[in-house]
Amino acid sequence: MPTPDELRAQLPLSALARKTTARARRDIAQILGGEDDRLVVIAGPCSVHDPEAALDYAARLAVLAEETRDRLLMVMRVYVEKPRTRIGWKGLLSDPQLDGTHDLPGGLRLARGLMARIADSGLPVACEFLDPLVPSYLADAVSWGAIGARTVQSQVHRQLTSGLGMPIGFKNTTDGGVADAVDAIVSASGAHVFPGLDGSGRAVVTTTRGNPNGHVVLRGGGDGPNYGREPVAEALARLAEARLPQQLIVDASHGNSNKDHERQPLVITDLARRIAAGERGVAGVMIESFLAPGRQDLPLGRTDRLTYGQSVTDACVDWPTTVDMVRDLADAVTTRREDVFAAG
Ligand SMILES: O=C[C@H](O)[C@H](O)COP(=O)(O)O
Ligand SMILES: C=C(OP(=O)(O)O)C(=O)O
Repeated sequence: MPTPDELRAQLPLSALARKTTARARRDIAQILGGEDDRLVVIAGPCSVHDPEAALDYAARLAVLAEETRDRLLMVMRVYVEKPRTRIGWKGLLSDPQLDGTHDLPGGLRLARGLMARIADSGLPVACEFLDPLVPSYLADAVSWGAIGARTVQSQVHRQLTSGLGMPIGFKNTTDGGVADAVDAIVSASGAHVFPGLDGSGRAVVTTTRGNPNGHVVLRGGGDGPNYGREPVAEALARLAEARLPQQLIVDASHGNSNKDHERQPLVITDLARRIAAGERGVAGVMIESFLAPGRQDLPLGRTDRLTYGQSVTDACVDWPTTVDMVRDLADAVTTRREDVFAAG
């Protein structure tokens, strides 16, 4: 493995990529704090398996981000690590050649290079942090991070995020429980001391000061969706009880769509209607979206059989549907602003 310093020297972030990342981290924190009335929209494929298709998607998303930037802050999902329920392909970082050879150094280089290019195009990057060593290599390119439904209870991940510089969304657990995500926010907001890696690859004692921008991501679960008015109000009440800011993000995919990509637009339509009517607790949404609709199985070692721009993990909405969903959200923010203005 290269050391974090070596990888960063080989693939440095451009001045524009650094600026994009710093600005998006600040803007997301302000949206979550209620000082900016835009919505955060985190959109992109469930996983990146083909860097060319990811860059093709990023180029389109950058245009949509520019069109809606006065109402939305668009961030691209560049998910290179995948947590699996049992077994399966664990993402570009783990197996970049999609053939079971697990070229980890190559995967790290590909992942960092891709994130650096996307941030350099002015589009902020989002990812899930899974392996605790990986942020040393990638975190400077990331504007928003997730701790997933399968790791939100893990102390290792809570400690890790206590030292990261970007806002972190903690998903509710796969069974739908929100309490663990609230606990994770509190844990990650505190100072921790734990084993880590320095830039030269040495094991060191890591001391963190706490992450002030943790928040809940409602992704639905075993007991059904939780994007509706009532579950959102319940989650906000839990945050209030824990004396945390009452803002959260709703994931339109996963348990909120029962992994059926055709249900994601229904979730967004409902949220957009509520936001237009004045809803303030929902600070952002997540959409699993790619170029082609649905998903395909990944035949290891047979990339020639893959459909271009289609997910190899969870099903995604296609590009035209994404555009409609994003414009609906932007219109909802416009309506909410007009109503605030009319109310004086
Ligand atoms: O978001 C992606 C998946 O839902 C998650 O990685 C679990 O995938 P699996 O249940 O197909 O393993
Ligand atoms: C794995 C993901 O989500 P969750 O942790 O909610 O299953 C994801 O967003 O890719």
